[in-house]
Amino acid sequence: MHDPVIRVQGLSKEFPNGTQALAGVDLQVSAGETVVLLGANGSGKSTLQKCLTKLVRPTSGTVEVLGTDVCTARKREISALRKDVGVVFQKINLVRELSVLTNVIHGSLGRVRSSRNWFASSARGEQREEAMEALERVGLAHVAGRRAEQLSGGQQQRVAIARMLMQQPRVVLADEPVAALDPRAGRAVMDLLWEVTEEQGLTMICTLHQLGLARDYGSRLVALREGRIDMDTYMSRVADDELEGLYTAEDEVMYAH
Ligand SMILES: Nc1ncnc2c1ncn2[C@@H]1O[C@H](COP(=O)(O)OP(=O)(O)OP(=O)(O)O)[C@@H](O)[C@H]1O
Repeated sequence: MHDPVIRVQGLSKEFPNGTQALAGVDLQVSAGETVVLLGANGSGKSTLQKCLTKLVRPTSGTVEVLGTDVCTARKREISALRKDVGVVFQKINLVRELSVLTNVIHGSLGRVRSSRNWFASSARGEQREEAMEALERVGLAHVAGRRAEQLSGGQQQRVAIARMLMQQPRVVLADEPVAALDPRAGRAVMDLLWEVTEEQGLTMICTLHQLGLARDYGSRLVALREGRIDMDTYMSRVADDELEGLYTAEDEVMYAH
């Protein structure tokens, strides 16, 4: 088996207001593996993802991503790590008034050594070509010249994926990437995300709320409940009622109080 690309041990996070978002999480993810992360609202999914690139600083435990010890790493090492980690969020953060192509080209900014190099015309030509290829990959080369705001939500999310490809990441963290999309657009985006991560052998953790999608796309399921790992297994081994139980059981507890 591959060495783990993500290795989390005893990870806890207590926010200054006293909220215990994570309470002793252990998780290892191997190279090329895709993990679907499930759990009710507030169970700690986003916090866990954010701890992987130090957007949130853990209270205790260890986090190692692509060989970087995230908790002890200096700023420079964290910046280097973030270049290897592509992120896709529910909220699509394209620059609305810029063209689709320019948005995608921006994905290469972190990769090119200095912004001066990045603005050199030869580099710009290369980036442009690469960005067109990425747009072709996501099926949107024909709208390259349009302003991002003119695209539908599903198209914008595909552009965000093309931009992420320009970054040439090794790990992808997707936090509810289709929550804002209708079922058809959502499925198209999930298909694309799965295809590109598989093609490129990327390691991915993807948070989803739609159980149907989780079932179709996840081979490994990790579920969180109140900051702890509740389930870590192959999706094929989980019955439908167990999947639903990840949400309903907590509701019942809530309503009982
Ligand atoms: N910056 C913060 N300060 C205080 N509490 C926070 C902060 N960020 C998150 N929390 C709390 O930590 C807990 C876990 O939040 P988190 O966003 O990780 O959950 P989640 O599983 O991603 O939820 P959702 O499905 O709603 O996105 C919640 O109780 C949340 O209110």
